Amino acid sequence: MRSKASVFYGHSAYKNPPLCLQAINTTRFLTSKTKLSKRKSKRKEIHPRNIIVDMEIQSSACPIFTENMNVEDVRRSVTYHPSIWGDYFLEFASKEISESEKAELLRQKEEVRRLLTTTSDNSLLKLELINAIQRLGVCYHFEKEIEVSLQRIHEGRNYMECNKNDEGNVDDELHVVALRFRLLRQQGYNLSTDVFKKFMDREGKFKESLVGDAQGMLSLYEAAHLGIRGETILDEALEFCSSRLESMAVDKMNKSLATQVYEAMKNPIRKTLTRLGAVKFLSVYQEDESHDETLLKFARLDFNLLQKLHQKELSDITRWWKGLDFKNKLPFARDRLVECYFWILGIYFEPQYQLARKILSKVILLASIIDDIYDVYGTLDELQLFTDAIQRWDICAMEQLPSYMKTCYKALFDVYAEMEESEEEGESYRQYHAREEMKKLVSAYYKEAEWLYNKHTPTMEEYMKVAIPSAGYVMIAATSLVGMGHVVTRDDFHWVSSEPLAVTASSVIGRLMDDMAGYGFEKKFSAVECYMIENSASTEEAFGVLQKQVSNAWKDINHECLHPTVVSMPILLRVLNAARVIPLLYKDGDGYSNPKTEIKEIIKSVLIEPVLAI
Ligand SMILES: CC(C)=CCC/C(C)=C/CC/C(C)=C/COP(=O)(O)OP(=O)(O)O
Repeated sequence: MRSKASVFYGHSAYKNPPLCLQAINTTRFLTSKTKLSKRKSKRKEIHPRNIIVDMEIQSSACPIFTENMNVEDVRRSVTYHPSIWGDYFLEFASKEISESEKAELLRQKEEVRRLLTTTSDNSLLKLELINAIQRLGVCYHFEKEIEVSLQRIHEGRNYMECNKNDEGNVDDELHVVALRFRLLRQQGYNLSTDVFKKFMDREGKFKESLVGDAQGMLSLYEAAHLGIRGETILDEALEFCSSRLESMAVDKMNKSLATQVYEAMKNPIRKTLTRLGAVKFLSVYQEDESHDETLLKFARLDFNLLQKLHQKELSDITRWWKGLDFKNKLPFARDRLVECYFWILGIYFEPQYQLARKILSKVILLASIIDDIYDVYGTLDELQLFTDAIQRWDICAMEQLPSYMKTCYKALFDVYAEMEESEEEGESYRQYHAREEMKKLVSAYYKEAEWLYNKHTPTMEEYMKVAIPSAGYVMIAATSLVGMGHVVTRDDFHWVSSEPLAVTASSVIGRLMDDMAGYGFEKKFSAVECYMIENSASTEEAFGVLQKQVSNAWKDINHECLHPTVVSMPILLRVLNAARVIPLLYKDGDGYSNPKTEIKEIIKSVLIEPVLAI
């Protein structure tokens, strides 16, 4: 039997808390906290957190304090493993896309455009083509054409009536209905879920006969991830398709379909990064006998040329990062340059967002350092000074800081100055809003540190009020807009600052999945402990409730992406894409702090290995 939690989450991730964690219960947590508090009371400066993030990490036990100890003695030593990439990307400094490569790309692009515009909108072929273009990660070249086609498809009353197969109208096929539903929902059309009723029996259950149609169930499974709150048909669809597809013997499907099912269970399209999805889909597509060779070649070339651009950008950021010398100046902090860049690549990968990527990569890198200052190294007194200095946002405020903080403060100050320089005239509001959100993030970090020092156990409501801004996703949503050019308006910044549902929902996904991934490893307050303590609940119950909240947050994002939207789609896409990074990094533990896992292979496939023809 599937646990309730897994039904809500939709697939295998988080079915249950990791086995090793199931034994940890509230009583044990309270005991360890009490012990910590006793140690803490010996000296005010002791940091109450003792973080274990990797088997390799040596985390010193809290020391016994004596009268003669100074602040340096009481800092806890937490050692994150060094960067697994080192200076590797520096070697791409001179990589450029050649003129002939650009010309070839343009030539192939025109061929694909011709294909797209000459294929009838009134056909399954068109749906499949749009789907392939999107999944291969090249739809940014044909946004207008796809928009026009989908609008026609949405308006088409006698949809595909001319497309009969031996059994009748193809519009009666689950695959077609589900694919059409997903493509239109992705575009913002609020289709009714009633289109699926014909596949249900009188009791409102999906017909068991659908089990013979693996392709149809896979399409329904993908469509169901576009659901909003209250759409029980889609909840039912997700549950039905997940369980049936998972248990279907692989030999009942052809190889390509079996691979797609396996991938879909791990990474449903709605929750997957475009570039990673493209790598995976390229291999599926080229093995599909009905693939279009022109599109395949174009997608391969586009992927590889974009990869070159990303390598060059990463090389430039590596040079900047090396210049800061944080590895030596702030050795306690995580050195996760490549992971941060990869994170931002999930938010935007398109060439026109080069400046935006550069700005946001630098900001998130510094946010990561600041997070470690608050969580690992700083004493409460120092954190107070840093928080004040950030609120003042004045280079003179740096003077009052300990030297390790000065380094970070100066770097942050410089990045925002660079941001300001990149703005066009009359756009200074951009940097201003980004800065204000960074101030709020730092205040939230401070509040969390204060709770720990004061041994305050927040209620869930109190915790989430601080933990949502401390997730960093409001700051990221605002900062992501800074370098995006003219698609962004002043109103878009006001929108982000007004705590809109989409941004809050992506923060909830980030915060709760991060908390669940860290539970049992990070000895700090998290939503898991807050929930357990407040409700005298077990770990499993807490995970179930939090997973349900994550699932609802996805539905809220889906809802906010439906027409009429409050802000334009390019803005909403940043928020949706930021949410998509989270399951990848956090569904199987903390892949950001410990990227020596599948994450390393994923980064390699997106940033290092070109895609080759088989
Ligand atoms: C997870 C998430 C939504 C991150 C938002 C984006 C952000 C600011 C990324 C910078 C790196 C970072 C602080 C990762 C989380 O670390 P952590 O797990 O130590 O964060 P915590 O101290 O807030 O739990």
